[in-house]
Amino acid sequence: MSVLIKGGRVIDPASRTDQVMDVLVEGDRIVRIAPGIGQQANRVIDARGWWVVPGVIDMHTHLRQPGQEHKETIATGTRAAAAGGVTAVACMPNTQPPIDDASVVEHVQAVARREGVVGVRVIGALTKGRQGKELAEMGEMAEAGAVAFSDDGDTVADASLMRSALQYAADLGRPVIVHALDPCLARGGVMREGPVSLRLGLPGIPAEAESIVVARDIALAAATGAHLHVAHVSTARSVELIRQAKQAGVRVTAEVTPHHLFLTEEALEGYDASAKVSPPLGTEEDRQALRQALADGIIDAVASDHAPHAPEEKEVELDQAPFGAVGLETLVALTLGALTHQGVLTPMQAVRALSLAPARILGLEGGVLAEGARADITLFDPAQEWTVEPARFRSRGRNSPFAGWKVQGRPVGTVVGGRIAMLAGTIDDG
Ligand SMILES: NC(=O)N[C@@H](CC(=O)O)C(=O)O
Ligand SMILES: [Zn+2]
Ligand SMILES: [Zn+2]
Repeated sequence: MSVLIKGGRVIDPASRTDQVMDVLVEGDRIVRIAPGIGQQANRVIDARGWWVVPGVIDMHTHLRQPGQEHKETIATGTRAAAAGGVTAVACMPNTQPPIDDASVVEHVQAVARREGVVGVRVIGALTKGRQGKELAEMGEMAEAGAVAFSDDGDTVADASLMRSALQYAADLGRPVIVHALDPCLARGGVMREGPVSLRLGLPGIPAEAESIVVARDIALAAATGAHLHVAHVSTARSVELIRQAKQAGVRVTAEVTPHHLFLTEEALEGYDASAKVSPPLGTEEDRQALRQALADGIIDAVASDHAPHAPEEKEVELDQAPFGAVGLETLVALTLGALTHQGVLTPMQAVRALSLAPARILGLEGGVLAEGARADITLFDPAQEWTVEPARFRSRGRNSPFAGWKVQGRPVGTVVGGRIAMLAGTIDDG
């Protein structure tokens, strides 16, 4: 099987390429990148006007399998990824049971091979049962294929345990991904604490709930030499701490979600449960700091934190609703489209944040367009205008805070290991 992608704008941050060229794929590899390739191929894709970029890796996805298949499955979540221009996801371990030993890691990988349409890499839990009491079998999970460790959804409250986790992870050469939210400060909160939460009469979570954990874990990363990755950064203060840590040479990386880049606490005005996310949406000052940090490279990656919930779970009183928003089908459009159209990022920076940065952070093959590289490719039409309609999502989740948004720029092709998983919105289940 060969695929020739003709006449697209090839953007590859690793080689600093930004040029109209053809890309020839044979089997699961890119074999040639050059202008005007004359060769025949089984499939020819006319990519004129489109961007041809290294396959987008969503380093923070909740696939909900095993155990919460009414929210999402590996089959539906990976189809949502393909529809959204995402060629690989890293899935979080807060499933039921949690992904906290090698057998569950292997189970998820096996289901993904059988039922998935994009790549799936597994993040193992840091602690047994995600209980924050004792370390999970990190070594065995790493051997089984876990690419990183996280108790995402919860913060490890015990600093001593967190230090041990970082030490083990450093020995294994894997990052620890922290969901930074002090459990005591955050308890009972629904949204960011401040004038808006007061006005709406909703219990608040102070910004310090995040930044004190970020400060603690940076200190522990510095002491252990481990690689700390801060998930879904949401406050200006955390950004400052990460900036200082990077300047001091600490091994820290960070990601931000599109919802924290585009929305603020004001999104809760209408008591919309889709805007109830963890960590909560921040102030306009936070939002501007996050945008600036991404442009400066202080924040490395954009990730969806795709957190699907069943409609009936979200359609309750706001304080009863679970935290989380879906994001796989808006991640690429908002990052490659809206952020570049608004002048926040250059196309090169946006591509880096979605592909090269996550590949490097998680130590994955991918994130590059080069001869000999694996053919994971995202095709993006920067001009196409469309409206976000959750009812049309491939995901089982409908909980998007971007419902009704008009967006310019849309993923139009998802090539996974040389296989066309999505083209012009049509998913190939093959
Ligand atoms: N982000 C969320 O609001 N929710 C996530 C958990 C998490 O990422 O912390 C979920 O699993 O639903
Ligand atoms: Zn989280
Ligand atoms: Zn998450």
